[in-house]
Amino acid sequence: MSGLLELENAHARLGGVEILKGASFVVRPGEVVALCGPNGAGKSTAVRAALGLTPLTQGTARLGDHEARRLSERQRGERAAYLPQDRSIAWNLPAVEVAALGAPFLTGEAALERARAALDEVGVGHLVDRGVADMSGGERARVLLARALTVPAPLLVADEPIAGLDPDAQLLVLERLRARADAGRGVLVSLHDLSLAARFADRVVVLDQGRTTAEGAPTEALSPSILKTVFNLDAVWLEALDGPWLAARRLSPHG
Ligand SMILES: Nc1ncnc2c1ncn2[C@@H]1O[C@H](COP(=O)(O)OP(=O)(O)OP(=O)(O)O)[C@@H](O)[C@H]1O
Repeated sequence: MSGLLELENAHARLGGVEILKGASFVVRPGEVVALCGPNGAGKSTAVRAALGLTPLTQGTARLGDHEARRLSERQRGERAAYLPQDRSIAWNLPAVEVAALGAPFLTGEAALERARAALDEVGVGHLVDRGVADMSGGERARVLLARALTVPAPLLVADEPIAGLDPDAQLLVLERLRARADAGRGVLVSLHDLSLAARFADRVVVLDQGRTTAEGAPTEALSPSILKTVFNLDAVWLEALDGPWLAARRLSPHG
């Protein structure tokens, strides 16, 4: 099946430095793909490159049948919902109006109704009328996720969607993303929690120093040797009640 999003051998520079040096992944309908890697590995840059937001010096980024950079912003917005890592919102608008921004193709009450449902889905239905500047960080993060869930696109890309959320909310959010994939959408999600990545993703892509270094079923991609060389972990996978669980300790101090 062809990909909703495909990054192939991507190279990209930021501030004169080569940040991506061979990043590749594909997201197909019906699957959750987790992008994992240490801080600074290039996950956010790869996500932005895949969506056509960062230009490539080599390689290709495609959204469906089209090269991402050749699509207009609107066309990209129709193909992909995107939750960036940066959770700032400039205007102190009510949550329901912020979430409704994800439904620009709907108007008035229809957009607000979809926004209310999405806020409910991520557990902040009681905050619909609250200004987003008057919320905790985790509540605001959920509002932005609701906005992404409101977008009627076949692909959902979420950059660290569970950062700063409590354990219950982390599971709730990943369940919602999993449900989107089970309903036929493609989901790309960057995650630092490797156990949750293994539990919710169909495939894991490991990025290290701007390169894809492993890709496959979660516990295969996150093999003991990758956990050691990329993540600096001495780790084994245990079979827990709800799926694989990583028991890990640091291998050695960095630097
Ligand atoms: N504008 C910039 N100029 C130069 N280097 C940059 C710029 N933006 C990011 N970088 C560098 O690019 C590298 C990749 O950053 P990126 O945000 O893609 O990593 P990441 O894997 O998402 O990290 P994290 O897990 O910490 O969010 C980092 O080393 C970062 O310092």
